[in-house]
Amino acid sequence: MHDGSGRIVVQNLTKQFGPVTAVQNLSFAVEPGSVTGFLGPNGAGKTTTLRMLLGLVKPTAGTATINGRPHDQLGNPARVVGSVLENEGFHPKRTARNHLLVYAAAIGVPDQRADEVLGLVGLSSAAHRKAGDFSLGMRQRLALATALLGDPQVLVLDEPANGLDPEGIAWLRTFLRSYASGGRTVLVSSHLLAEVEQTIDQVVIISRGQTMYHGRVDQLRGSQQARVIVLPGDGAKLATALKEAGAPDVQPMPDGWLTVAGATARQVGDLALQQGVPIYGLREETADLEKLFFQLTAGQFSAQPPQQPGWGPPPPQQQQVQYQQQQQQQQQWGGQR
Ligand SMILES: Nc1ncnc2c1ncn2[C@@H]1O[C@H](COP(=O)(O)OP(=O)(O)OP(=O)(O)O)[C@@H](O)[C@H]1O
Repeated sequence: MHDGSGRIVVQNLTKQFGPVTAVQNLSFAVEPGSVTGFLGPNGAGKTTTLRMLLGLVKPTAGTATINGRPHDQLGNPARVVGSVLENEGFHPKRTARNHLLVYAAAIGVPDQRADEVLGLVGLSSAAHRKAGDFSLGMRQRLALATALLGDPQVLVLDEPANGLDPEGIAWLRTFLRSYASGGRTVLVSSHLLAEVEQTIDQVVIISRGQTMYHGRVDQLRGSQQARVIVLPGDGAKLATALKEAGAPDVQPMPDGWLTVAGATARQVGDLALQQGVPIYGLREETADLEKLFFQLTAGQFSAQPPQQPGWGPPPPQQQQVQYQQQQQQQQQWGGQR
């Protein structure tokens, strides 16, 4: 039987569809108690990976396990893992409740559980309406209710925000966070980082079937150094003063602006005042996670040969080191934000 840990472990997973390599030597682990985003552009291999994890596609090589076991060795899998994959169909003439009753019987849970999950996803008032009349958002909720029937320890959702309006996305965020905070495991795929950024703690970013980043979202944000953009009266004087004060990277831009990495607007402003350099413009640019996501996954559809050694961002450990170095640089200034 499985180990009950709630861990998802993907190790050296590869899937070849004829000449197409959908997933290539992918490895990552998802821990319980967190919501992990599984991010990548369209065609990156997310659905194929999730389908291998759920035992719907056979890997060409490698393993994907939940609780230390492949899906077909989980015993009663619906009790361990609930999933929502794209394009799941419902019988259009069947009511939401009847749909759930059919599934409840199939996995051996009492009928009462159908009413409970309808309540959990906010569909109680639509329990007796036909699924064929549901909006896309309601169908997403019904699919989630189906996944929850077995009260699973692990939830795997493929693009769950598709079709949800902003209110639905906010509801889903709260639901998934509270589900994970109870010690369960949640893995959510998306091709839009912005859509899930507020929901997830951890992120696995893939491109062309390979892992580009695996780690905490706040660390990813930290790896993007904040910059200050300043328009000084005397660029050369301020640049020299900034470098002497320990700013790691000061770059002139056209029209007399300077970009200053690793410093706050307050630090730059104070230094300019000390030096008697007038300032005509000053702003801080915060980390743009979406931009970083595009950088990490850039070129997926270009004609470049895939995956030269060393291509892509440094591994997470190295990113952690870079992050710490940036923090130290900022501390050298001794200023406050
Ligand atoms: N059954 C299949 N036969 C052949 N090629 C496939 C099959 N399933 C997926 N692929 C190919 O594998 C690659 C990865 O597809 P996959 O659907 O896993 O990506 P994805 O990241 O989920 O994309 P999306 O966000 O568009 O769903 C694509 O090039 C796709 O065309």
